Amino acid sequence: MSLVELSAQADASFDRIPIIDLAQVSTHNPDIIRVLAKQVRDACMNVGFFYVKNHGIPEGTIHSALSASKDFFSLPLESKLELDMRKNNFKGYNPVLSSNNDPENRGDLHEGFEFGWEDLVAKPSVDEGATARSLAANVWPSDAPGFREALLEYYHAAVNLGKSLFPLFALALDLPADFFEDKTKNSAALMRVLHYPPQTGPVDDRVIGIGAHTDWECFTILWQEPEIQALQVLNTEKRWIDAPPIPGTLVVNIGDQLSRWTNNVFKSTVHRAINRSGVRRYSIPLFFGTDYDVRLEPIPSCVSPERPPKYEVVTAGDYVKERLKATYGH
Ligand SMILES: O=C(O)CCC(=O)C(=O)O
Ligand SMILES: [Fe+2]
Repeated sequence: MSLVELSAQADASFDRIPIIDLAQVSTHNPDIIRVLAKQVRDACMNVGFFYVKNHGIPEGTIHSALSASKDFFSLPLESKLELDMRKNNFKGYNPVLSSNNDPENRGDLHEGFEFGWEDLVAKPSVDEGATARSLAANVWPSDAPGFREALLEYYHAAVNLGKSLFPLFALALDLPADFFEDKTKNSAALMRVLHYPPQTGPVDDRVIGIGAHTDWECFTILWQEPEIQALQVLNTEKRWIDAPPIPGTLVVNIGDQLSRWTNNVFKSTVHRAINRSGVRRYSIPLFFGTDYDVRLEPIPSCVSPERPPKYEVVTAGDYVKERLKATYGH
């Protein structure tokens, strides 16, 4: 059956998010890879979200990134504001309520820190490649020792995981396994660490942790703090389905670049987070995009006379810049 036919039968009224085991993702056994790609295809067509287990990011790397993030967020507001991302082309710190992911809402109840590709050993100031890869060079706090190293270590581990997923996405779309290789040479991956203060008492529905939105890149790899339910995913029946943290897993979700590329065969599903746990919550998304000069033209197998292209063709970079301005520029 063609992808368009399969997609016409897709059912996104899911009430749970599938778990995919990546233990064998590097195998050369084509049968195993085919099974994995089929699981990825089903998840991307019907849900747009899946968990991955045996993902390869060491617990120690996660723990160091979390503890460095906690230290950073506990700095005084004035010192965090020295790195205000609105003054640095969207790299650095964003305070509570400075972003608004859902235009119907009044702001997101989280603070965050954002950065892009950077070599762990190179000095940021001389790494011109970093600017070419993304929007602006990274900025780092001077008063949070070990923060840059801990976050970059996690970043590179998550980018490696992301690179191992691209062949599965390609095979799931009946494309050669290396289809995305020449489109992801510069690792246009942006990472954020997020801190959601607890939201107690009466909740204004228009101010939540992160308002309903879709992600903008190809896919997101999300670590969420254990034992705190906050993330929810919207199904086609307009029901919010909980995506609780599951020990040993990460969440992967499709973003707009991949849904545009696949003419919506892969779903970029709306999600939000509300922290009503009574305690602080931290999460770490890594948004894996394609190189910014790549044009998001629909893949031919995702287009048919009955399913004409749904989106205007734009470059990946223009799309992300547009969405950054809309989210932080209010
Ligand atoms: O914190 C979370 O669980 C979700 C974060 C998210 O959706 C995002 O940053 O795009
Ligand atoms: Fe998101």
